Amino acid sequence: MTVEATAPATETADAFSCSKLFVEYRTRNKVLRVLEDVGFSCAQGEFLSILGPSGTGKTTLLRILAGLLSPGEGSSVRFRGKEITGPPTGVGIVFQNYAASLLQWRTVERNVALGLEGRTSKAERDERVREALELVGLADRGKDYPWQLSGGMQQRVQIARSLVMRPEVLLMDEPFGALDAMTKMQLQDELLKVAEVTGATVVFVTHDIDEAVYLSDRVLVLAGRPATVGRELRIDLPRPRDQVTTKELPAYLAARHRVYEALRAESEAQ
Ligand SMILES: Nc1ncnc2c1ncn2[C@@H]1O[C@H](COP(=O)(O)OP(=O)(O)OP(=O)(O)O)[C@@H](O)[C@H]1O
Repeated sequence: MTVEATAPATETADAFSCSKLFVEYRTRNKVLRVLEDVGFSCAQGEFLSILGPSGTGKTTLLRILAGLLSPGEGSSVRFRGKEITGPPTGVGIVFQNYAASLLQWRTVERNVALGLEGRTSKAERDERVREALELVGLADRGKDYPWQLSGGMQQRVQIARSLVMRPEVLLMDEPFGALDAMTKMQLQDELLKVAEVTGATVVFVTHDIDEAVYLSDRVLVLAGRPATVGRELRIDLPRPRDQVTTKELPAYLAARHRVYEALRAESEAQ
């Protein structure tokens, strides 16, 4: 693995750390090893993106971090220092397919409240739902149904549904992949704002080099079959970021270039 930058300036405890991670899928007549000897850590409060060609195992890695899938024996995957044995508390997940993950017969408010039902008083639930909808810019759409909203708004509802649980970590699997360019940029900025306000750690899977550079503190490039972490690139760009001025910075263009080259080199090496 090539590491192209120094360690973070400030020492923070890791949200996640993996070593010797491998994953196999077993079907009736074969075993497919998808990830091999994956090792990395993600600091608390860090925005970490995972890039890699289609089918390399990005979603698989996210599912491992979410505790939804078990790694191979001998792998180590830790959340805040503890081995993951099931979905850890404090970890929220956002998928690309927002329409399928929202309950169309429930209002936006009641979709967002879902994870809190039976856990808090109604007053606290209402307050947290209001707060989450405000964070994603949907304070005035709580009484609508998902089918009355645009794609971007529905994806915001899914994000609010995670935020209402006040997660320490958001695991996001190509959450903006299906959105048009303008909506995508808006949601990227909202996500950066949310991460800043809540201090959440974000692990973000994407195919989009610009998106990874714009959002992240660090980018991991997964490559190979089975895949491993081929490159790790630190993105040293000032925050808060801005869709126009950040993308005009020579440092942004240089980072974009490095990520592109890393992806190309890793793809060619396969
Ligand atoms: N449940 C499963 N059973 C068997 N094989 C699977 C399963 N889930 C994924 N795979 C295989 O594992 C490999 C990695 O899949 P994964 O979805 O993790 O890749 P990805 O990098 O997220 O892909 P994409 O970028 O296209 O979404 C693929 O070859 C896929 O077919």
